[in-house]
Amino acid sequence: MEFVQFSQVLSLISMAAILLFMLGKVIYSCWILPKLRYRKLRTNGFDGPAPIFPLGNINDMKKELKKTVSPSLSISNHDIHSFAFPYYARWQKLHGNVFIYWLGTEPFLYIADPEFIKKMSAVVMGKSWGKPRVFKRDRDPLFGNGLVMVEGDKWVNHRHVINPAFSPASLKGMTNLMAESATNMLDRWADLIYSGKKEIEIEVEKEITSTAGEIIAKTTFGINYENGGKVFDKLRTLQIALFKSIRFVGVPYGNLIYHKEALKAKKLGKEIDALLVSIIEARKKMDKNQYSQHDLLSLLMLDESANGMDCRLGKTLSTRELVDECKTIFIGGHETSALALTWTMLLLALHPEWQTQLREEIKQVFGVGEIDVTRLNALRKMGWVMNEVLRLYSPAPNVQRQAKDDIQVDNNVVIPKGTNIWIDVVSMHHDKQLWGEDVNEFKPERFKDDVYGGCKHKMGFLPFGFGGRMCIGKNLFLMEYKIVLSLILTRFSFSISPNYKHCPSILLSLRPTHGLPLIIRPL
Ligand code: HEM
Repeated sequence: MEFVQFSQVLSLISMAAILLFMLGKVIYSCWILPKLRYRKLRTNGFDGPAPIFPLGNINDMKKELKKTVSPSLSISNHDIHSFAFPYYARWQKLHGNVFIYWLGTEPFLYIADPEFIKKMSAVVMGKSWGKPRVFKRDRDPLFGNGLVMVEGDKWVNHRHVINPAFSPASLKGMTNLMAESATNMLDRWADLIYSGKKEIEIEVEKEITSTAGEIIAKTTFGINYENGGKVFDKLRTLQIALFKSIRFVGVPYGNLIYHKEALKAKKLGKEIDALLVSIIEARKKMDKNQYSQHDLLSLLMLDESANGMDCRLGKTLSTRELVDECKTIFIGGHETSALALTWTMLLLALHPEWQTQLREEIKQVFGVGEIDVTRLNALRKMGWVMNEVLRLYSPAPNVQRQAKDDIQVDNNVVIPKGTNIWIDVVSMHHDKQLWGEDVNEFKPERFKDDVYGGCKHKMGFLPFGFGGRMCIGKNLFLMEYKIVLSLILTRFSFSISPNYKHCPSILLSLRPTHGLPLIIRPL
């Protein structure tokens, strides 16, 4: 009897010890560690809005959003920073272009200063950048350990294996797939305008997003849209569930608030992984001649000798790594490209004179025949339009990094190891000091003689990020953009629908909240 009581007391004591240990751990990581970091950041000269435990500045952000959420902007107002990111705009006024704010118990160094970015990137190489731990955890079902999130030597290795798949020679083989998908979309539009009707309203964002999804499904997995559609639909649902569940990013146990969405995201992530594994395994069993050599997956699965790659660093990717890279390329490649094309359609609808100019250029470059992909570079004006759209409505509105070691920026400024970094690209792209008084006007000609669009600082225009971690898919996007836009412009003209509400907002990327209805007319 006595022995039973003694063992019960012992187990109670050990349970209490475990609970105390866990509590201590929570207090250390959620309270003491952030306090220490805060002090360190302040002693390094960084200021910012005072955080309140455990939400940091999340409530301030919500309040600021509520204040400014008028239903929409005037249609020709491209001054979107204070509309989509009112909290940053307010803090900038109070604390300048570099300050600290807090998502939960995680400090973020906010930067909208190109000179500061230049100094930082001069001392940190691609491989030495980290990615914010909170995002790695929360966005795991979406990206896993794919290129966007992977760090250090592993990042070098993955980038090394993936780079050749994005070379001009590899991309050239994908152009027919792009033209085919875009033509399917335009045939659908033509069918909708049945005889007698001169014009029709089309929800262009939806159309372009699904076409970009089809293009990336074909170029990534080499599969038709019906099969790729399963992965695509699940990834999209996953993205929405994830966005809800990460509203309390950085707040200790914040995902419990939206636990249903977090669980749903996890489940979807697993289903997508299983689908991709089956696609990869089926591909492995195929005779190499059976499948197209032109999709990214086949290029990533080639062994290194066949790929003509330098083997010093690397190895081929495992199935797990291939799954994560497929998801990463799919998400990174489809959404941003679709949004860039969508915002382009909006701006061209507002500026029919640019539709005319681009149509003339397309005719000059290709004549009346088919698009010659070797001549895409000759579409110079289209390139200016593209840059101007990426400047005004950057689909990737921010770049996120983490300091893996102390970063000495100036003699007396150090970014302490572990600090998350949030670069506000939209703010820099809309900064009068960098671009001049006409910063919020659509003026593609500013890129006529200058790839930086006349920006006073070369790091002030960063639609694809910077340094070694710059977007790997830039060339694929340039090709897709010019092919799809040329095909649209040669068949249709378009103007704004009275049903359009101008309300750019953020759901991981910068998107038109209520879609983009346009009035489409055949030429
Ligand atoms: C309008 C089109 C696009 C925009 C605006 C865009 C923007 C960006 C940005 C800002 C980054 C972060 C760079 C940094 O940290 O400095 C990035 C990285 C990346 N993007 Fe894109 N992107 C676009 C298209 C694409 C496409 C078409 C693909 C793939 C098919 C792609 C795949 C990736 C990947 C894998 C990374 C991670 C690179 C690394 O960390 O090494 N992106 N992109």
